[in-house]
Amino acid sequence: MEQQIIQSKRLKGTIRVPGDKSISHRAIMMGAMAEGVTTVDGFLPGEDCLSTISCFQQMGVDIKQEGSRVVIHGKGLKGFKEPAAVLDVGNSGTTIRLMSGILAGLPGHFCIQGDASIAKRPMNRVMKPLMQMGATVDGRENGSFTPISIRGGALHSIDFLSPIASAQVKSAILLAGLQADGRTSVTEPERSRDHTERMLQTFGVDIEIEGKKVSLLGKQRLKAASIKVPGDISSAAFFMVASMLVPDSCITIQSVGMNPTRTGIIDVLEQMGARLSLQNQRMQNFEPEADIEVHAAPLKGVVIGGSLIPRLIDELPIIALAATQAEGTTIIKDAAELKVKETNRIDTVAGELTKMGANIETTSDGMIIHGKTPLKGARVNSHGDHRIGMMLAIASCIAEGETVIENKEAVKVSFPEFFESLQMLQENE
Ligand SMILES: O=C(O)C1=C[C@@H](OP(=O)(O)O)[C@@H](O)[C@H](O)C1
Ligand SMILES: C=C(OP(=O)(O)O)C(=O)O
Repeated sequence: MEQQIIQSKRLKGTIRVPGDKSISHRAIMMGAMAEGVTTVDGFLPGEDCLSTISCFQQMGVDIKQEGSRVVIHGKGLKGFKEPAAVLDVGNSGTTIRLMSGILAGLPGHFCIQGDASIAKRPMNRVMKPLMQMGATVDGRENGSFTPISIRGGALHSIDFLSPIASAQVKSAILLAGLQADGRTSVTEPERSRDHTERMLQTFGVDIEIEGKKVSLLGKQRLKAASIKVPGDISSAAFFMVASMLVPDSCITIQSVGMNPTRTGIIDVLEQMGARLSLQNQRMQNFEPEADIEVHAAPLKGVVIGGSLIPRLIDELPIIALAATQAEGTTIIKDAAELKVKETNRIDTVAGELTKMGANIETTSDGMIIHGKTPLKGARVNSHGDHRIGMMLAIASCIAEGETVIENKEAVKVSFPEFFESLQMLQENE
């Protein structure tokens, strides 16, 4: 399906973005592992999180979802049954990688697959440590790619030194570690998002965090919890940048998650010269949140790399768009992980924005963006990647003329009402 978008005069208004995707996945998984009734409010009913629900339902967990409210009747790890069919994770890397950590310790045989994008994404980063812990795993290219099959087993703890800063790898090992004998630890080169650690605490698990090392003792039980999910800063990022780029704009995004392992986008936009302020800062279930007000402002180029990268990895496509409108050069480096997301996001960002007039060089671990370049309407494509689709929609708001976005339905993965929200801000002109 296609979406036509014309240049915006200005954006104005107050909106909410849907629940955080990372936190929504974890709430379902931990609610399923816990004993008792877990309630989740503010859940993201996007395709990825719905895939997580359906996989756990297939394993016998009673989960009722209506919009953004979910009720999970957890029976602990003993409540899981061997599924009669393949578990389908759709487009969701978080589902397959985190769920594998749980399956690694369960009795039975589990087959997992997803869509064409998942089939290209590396799974060995998770499967190798899970095999080291005692699970039997197989898959295409020696367990590196889907379809993956896991035969869970009695697990033993490991001290894992992760070569990459990845919350999916860290979380998979911690969820397996919960079922293992002894203390499991994961040490990362840089800290990745810590929603698993925070939510495990909400479910009553003792977890130790010392710098870049996280550890927990196995055989701890999870107790049901009431979870309130904040808005997703990765979804808010599209409107933050839109409001910065479209002249005369001013928007407020309410109740956005402000976990410091996710707020790299705010640091970078401020460095670029953004006019933004945080209001009503508060805590919900170990997770901070706030309202964000953003005004249009002139921007300048920056260098983005190092420990900042895991704190804004999913926002790099929309940051790249902001950089096309900044004076000077922006360098994005240390971001080779972009190549193994839903698409190779170095190639898709550069390829699609170049069609609109941007000047972007790709590098082995990022991009060099030369600003400021006027954008013009063009026929562009999300390539089935939600973040590319939404970034292109914001690019269309500042491009002269009309833009047509092919494969617009990709946005449903993380932000089903994205186009309606954008239209609402434009209608307030
Ligand atoms: O744990 C998570 O919820 C996620 C971790 C990140 O992936 P990596 O762990 O591969 O860095 C991120 O890109 C993804 O959107 C969600
Ligand atoms: C990379 C992403 O998600 P996942 O890894 O869960 O597919 C994303 O949402 O940008």
